[in-house]
Amino acid sequence: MTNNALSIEHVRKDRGNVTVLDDLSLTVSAGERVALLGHNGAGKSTLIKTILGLTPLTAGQISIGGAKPGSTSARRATAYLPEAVSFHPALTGREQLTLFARLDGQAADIQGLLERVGLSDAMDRRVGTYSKGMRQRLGLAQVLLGKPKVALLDEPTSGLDPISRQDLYAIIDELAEHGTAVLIASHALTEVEARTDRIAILRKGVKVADDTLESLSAQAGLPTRMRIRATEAQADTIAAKMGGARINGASVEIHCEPDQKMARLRDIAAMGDAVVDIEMTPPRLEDLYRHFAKEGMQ
Ligand SMILES: Nc1ncnc2c1ncn2[C@@H]1O[C@H](COP(=O)(O)OP(=O)(O)OP(=O)(O)O)[C@@H](O)[C@H]1O
Repeated sequence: MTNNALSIEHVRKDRGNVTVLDDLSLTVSAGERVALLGHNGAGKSTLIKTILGLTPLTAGQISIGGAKPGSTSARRATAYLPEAVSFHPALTGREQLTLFARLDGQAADIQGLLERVGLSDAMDRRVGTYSKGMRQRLGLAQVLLGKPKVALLDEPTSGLDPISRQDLYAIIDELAEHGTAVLIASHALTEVEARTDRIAILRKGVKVADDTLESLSAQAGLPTRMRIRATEAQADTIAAKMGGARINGASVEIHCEPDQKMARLRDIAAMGDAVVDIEMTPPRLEDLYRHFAKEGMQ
């Protein structure tokens, strides 16, 4: 038995004679936050639609806590927050959420939920007057309401200000802490780098990466950037010795392979007072994304 709330196995989706998802397998465990990355048209939304049972699979299977997409129990177990969520403009936030709770047959602390998503002051205003960020917050309250096993979030922070983004991720973290498996389709690499447990990358419908940031970094073998700040008189000597380039006055930049890092650090330490400071920048998700999404599997 596995602990996978969401299990996607060898899924294929053809549209006409184009294969939009190709032999795609992906799992998300209870409490895990997985980022789904990929270029425009890579197949992220299609994958979400197949999980929701909105579009049939050509081959393969998907299980949501053991249930098939589109079945009553899968629908109960799944919450979806689209990129641009829309509600009835004439209802207030409180009315809208109360309506969802009734449709769901649930008794819920509507006020508490709306306060949790930062809509305390706006819950009795009509949704038609809400900003995009406020609508996203209401959408998230709806997700929380269902206590889902699986939450599918499509570009949840697009168009939100930095504080709203942080708030939204704090709520996503809470969802995961309570055992929801969270799949976040996104182009916001810096955000998902910090706020997810695992990264899956699609390229033309094929999964080309699926691992923790740390492991992807090791697999890609991309260099770490080291910036050495030298004394003015020693900068050229250090640049020559380390095979680096001089930048910004007395700084020298080198790129070193993962297995060379410690050796290079020892070389730098041996230069004594000629080195004033050192800054190391490991490969970022942006570099890894470029590596995997462009190259694909070798
Ligand atoms: N209803 C449809 N009919 C035909 N082709 C479609 C349909 N929906 C999507 N596609 C095609 O399927 C492929 C995958 O699209 P999809 O929307 O899943 O990509 P995406 O990764 O979500 O892109 P984006 O980041 O732009 O949202 C694209 O080539 C797209 O043109």
